[in-house]
Amino acid sequence: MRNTRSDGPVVQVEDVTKSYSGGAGVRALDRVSVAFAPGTFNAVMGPSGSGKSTLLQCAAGLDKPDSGRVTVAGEDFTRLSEPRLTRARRRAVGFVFQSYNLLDSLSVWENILLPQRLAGTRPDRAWAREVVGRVGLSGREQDRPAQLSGGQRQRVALARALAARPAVIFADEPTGALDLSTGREVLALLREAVDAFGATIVMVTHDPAAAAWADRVVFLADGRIVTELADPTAEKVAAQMMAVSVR
Ligand SMILES: Nc1ncnc2c1ncn2[C@@H]1O[C@H](COP(=O)(O)OP(=O)(O)OP(=O)(O)O)[C@@H](O)[C@H]1O
Repeated sequence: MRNTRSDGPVVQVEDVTKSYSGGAGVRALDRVSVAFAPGTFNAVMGPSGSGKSTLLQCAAGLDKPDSGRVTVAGEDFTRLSEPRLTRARRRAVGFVFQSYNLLDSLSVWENILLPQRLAGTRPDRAWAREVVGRVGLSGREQDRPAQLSGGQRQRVALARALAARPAVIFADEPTGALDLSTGREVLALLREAVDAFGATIVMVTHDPAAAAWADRVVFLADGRIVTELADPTAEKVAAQMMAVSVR
């Protein structure tokens, strides 16, 4: 995995505020600062509407904050024009979504190489093959996503993210559509990506058991980071969620 140029964080969110107009006007993020270090697995939790998705969108360069700064792999995403931001995001960021977001018209292998093609980089096929093996998809390369189970599709999405060697992978409820044991397999692969490949992962989840796979859990409430846990267990995360939810 590619890390940042220095030992500093891969992702730095500084004093980010984001509001949505309409209705009463919602402040989804209220002066949020958080950093994600290279080679770490981070979970973001919080009650519904606390700002988790907005934080992920802003940190990943999918949305622009109203104020504050987002730096990813040494690049200030908040100062880039839209086309440059798109290019920078394609170079530096990988995504895993709850709904897989695979293209059914492409094979598994083509899906996995697609982000590199879009980024205009020459796909590293040897690395992609290794990743495909690691996630247990060897032999399925020519299948279409529609021929695969949910768990297998999420493995494709993870392989797609890893194959491009992004500085950071953002995962939005990656196990949300999976049954318990399939979800655990995907979480184990995310964990392995960090431990074996040095990937940096930021995962939004509602599930304390999922968050317990992370090195660190950041808790949001009402658009603010209210606390965090290092070396979480499912019990500690659940207790903290209770405390955050009754605030
Ligand atoms: N596109 C939008 N337009 C208007 N309001 C929005 C929009 N997106 C989010 N919001 C509001 O911003 C706040 C934060 O939403 P966000 O989706 O970031 O929270 P969340 O913690 O991810 O919630 P959930 O767990 O339900 O997915 C909420 O009050 C939400 O209603």
